[in-house]
Amino acid sequence: MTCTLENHRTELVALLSPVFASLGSEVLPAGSVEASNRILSQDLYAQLPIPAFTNSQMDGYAARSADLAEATPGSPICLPLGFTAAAGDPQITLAEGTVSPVMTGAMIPAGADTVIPVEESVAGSFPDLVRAHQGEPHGSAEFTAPSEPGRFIRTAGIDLEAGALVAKAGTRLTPTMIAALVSSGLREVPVRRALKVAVCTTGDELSDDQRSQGQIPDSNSPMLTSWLHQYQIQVRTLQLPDDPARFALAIDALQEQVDLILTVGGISAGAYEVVSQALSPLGGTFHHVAIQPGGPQGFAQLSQAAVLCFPGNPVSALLSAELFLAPLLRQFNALPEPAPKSYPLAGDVTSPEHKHQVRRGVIKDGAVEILGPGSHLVHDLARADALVHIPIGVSKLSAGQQIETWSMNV
Ligand SMILES: Nc1nc2c(c(=O)[nH]1)N[C@H]1C(S)=C(S)[C@@H](COP(=O)(O)OP(=O)(O)OC[C@H]3O[C@@H](n4cnc5c(N)ncnc54)[C@H](O)[C@@H]3O)O[C@H]1N2
Ligand code: MOO
Repeated sequence: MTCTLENHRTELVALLSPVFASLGSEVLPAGSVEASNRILSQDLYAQLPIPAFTNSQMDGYAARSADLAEATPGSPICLPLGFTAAAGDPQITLAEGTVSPVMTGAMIPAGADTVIPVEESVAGSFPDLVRAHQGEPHGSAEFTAPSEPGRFIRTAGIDLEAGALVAKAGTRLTPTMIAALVSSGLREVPVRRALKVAVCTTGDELSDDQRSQGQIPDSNSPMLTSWLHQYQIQVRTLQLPDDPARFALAIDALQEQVDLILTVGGISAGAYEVVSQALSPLGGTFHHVAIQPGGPQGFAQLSQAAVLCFPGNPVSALLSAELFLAPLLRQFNALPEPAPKSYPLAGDVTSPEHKHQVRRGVIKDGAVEILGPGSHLVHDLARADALVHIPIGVSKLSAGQQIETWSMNV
């Protein structure tokens, strides 16, 4: 039975939505690499304000603005130095009639309400300084202008108050969001559990012994593993021979360990179609989707895991992932749908009228050059920049015609 791209997508949404919905959550250290790009499973509230305390925006002098109100170039004001406040020091107190050298990020001394950058002092740079408990402060600094209250002072909580919402459930932990969570005092983050996927490549031709006759390297397994890693998926791989009984046993064992089994190859019209032969008796659906490449497709719902079956040709396997899995993974990972860019076609292109064709293209000199349609052209796939969709009903596109292109997501 032939089905359309849209029908097959609908079937896979029905298959995979419950898988995503039942993942549950886990807790990770907020600053860990593992937390990167994961999805929050709960609303999170700040334990600390941001900034955590009122601090200096500049290396300079913390002062009382009233002490410098009369300063002018013709009549500078000279004040003795108090203790120095460095970043990391506990708060000091500004003694009456003094200024305290203060470094960027240091706590504003109690009693100070303004900061004068060191460059604005008459000397322009700091003399020898003394931090609290390091001796008696000495020296002075001279100023030729007033400094208004609040100047170069970063108030505690101005960015986010303690107790305020930092991020809602469903937020993706981007590098910047991780910084906000950590700054707000959160050390651990509850995130949706990562999807566990087993990639099972099939075929007696797959071998590491690349010089043996009839044998080829298994390129689908590393390609799909790398592709799945973009979405923070935990991947394990398995290479299975064309033996339906062994395949069925392996799948049965795997379904207890992963959420989704992704098989590649073994689903078209040959005599040794291990995947369809093993999964059809278990209720698997195998049909031809009106797309090219990627026509043969299948899926099955086993008792403990869903199975998604992609065709074996490398371009077909990758485009199956892009067409059927990527939209669901983007939705799960709170990622935006990619927007197309329009380019003129560099040459004429033909397409089978009754299929939705997905062609690979290279953007060159402001136009898109369409590469060959073969689903075995794995090097062309690697050098392609763009995907071009040619819908059912269109059999020819002409050179110069504007066409939408989607950036390759790999
Ligand atoms: N009589 C028909 N023959 C074929 C049809 C058809 O409708 N009628 N469909 C063709 C299309 S379209 C595709 S796509 C392929 C899909 O076949 P399978 O999914 O059964 O995949 P295989 O036969 O196992 O492999 C196809 C091709 O890809 C190579 N391959 C497989 N796995 C890997 C891997 N892990 N790494 C690299 N290359 C791999 C394999 O050696 C074959 O060359 O069927 C067409 N035939
Ligand atoms: O449609 Mo197959 O996926 O061309 O090679």
